[in-house]
Amino acid sequence: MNPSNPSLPNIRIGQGFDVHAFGDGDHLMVGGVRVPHERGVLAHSDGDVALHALCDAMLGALALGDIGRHFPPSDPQWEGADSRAFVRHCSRLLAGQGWRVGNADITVICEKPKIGPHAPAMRAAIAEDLDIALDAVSVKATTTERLGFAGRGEGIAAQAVCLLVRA
Ligand SMILES: Nc1ccn([C@@H]2O[C@H](COP(=O)(O)O)[C@@H](O)[C@H]2O)c(=O)n1
Ligand SMILES: C[C@@]1(CO)OP(=O)(O)OP(=O)(O)OC[C@H]1O
Repeated sequence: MNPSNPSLPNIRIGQGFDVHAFGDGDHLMVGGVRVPHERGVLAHSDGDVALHALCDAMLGALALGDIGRHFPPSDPQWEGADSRAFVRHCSRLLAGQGWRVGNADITVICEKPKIGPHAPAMRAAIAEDLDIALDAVSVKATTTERLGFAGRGEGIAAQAVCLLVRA
């Protein structure tokens, strides 16, 4: 039973999804890790799709809106921002309401670059920012078999799901 609202359970679930188009550049930020690539992304912040999807999952679990509400693209303070700061901010928001992330699972969707070799570092960064165990954070990747915008190499996407438990 949820003490603040008996009609709600003591666990919550959230999901998030984000896309960024590729642009000029020589690296991507994904899961808080710098990944060398022949393209960059077009974004207001550092354009980290994995962390943006995770933030939306965390916010969604408590019906707190979305990343654009908390970090408006019109606000110059977020220009070039490190998306790890967004994750830490969302984590503090949850903690303020008595919740923490129980586990999170992220899927990065792109034809290139290969995400697998960087996944351990991404998991470590996310676990550190959420202050949870490494085995509570999963980062996976898939291509779209050359179909659609990701398959044509036009951009990168990520989806995330997270479970919240009482802190
Ligand atoms: N950007 C990516 C895409 C895929 N992987 C890894 O390759 C495996 C096979 O991908 P398919 O899309 O052909 O199923 C996938 O399971 C990942 O392990 C990757 O590292 N980076
Ligand atoms: C992260 C923010 C920050 O201004 O901008 P972008 O980096 O463009 O990323 P997006 O996924 O479009 O989310 C909106 C904004 O909150």
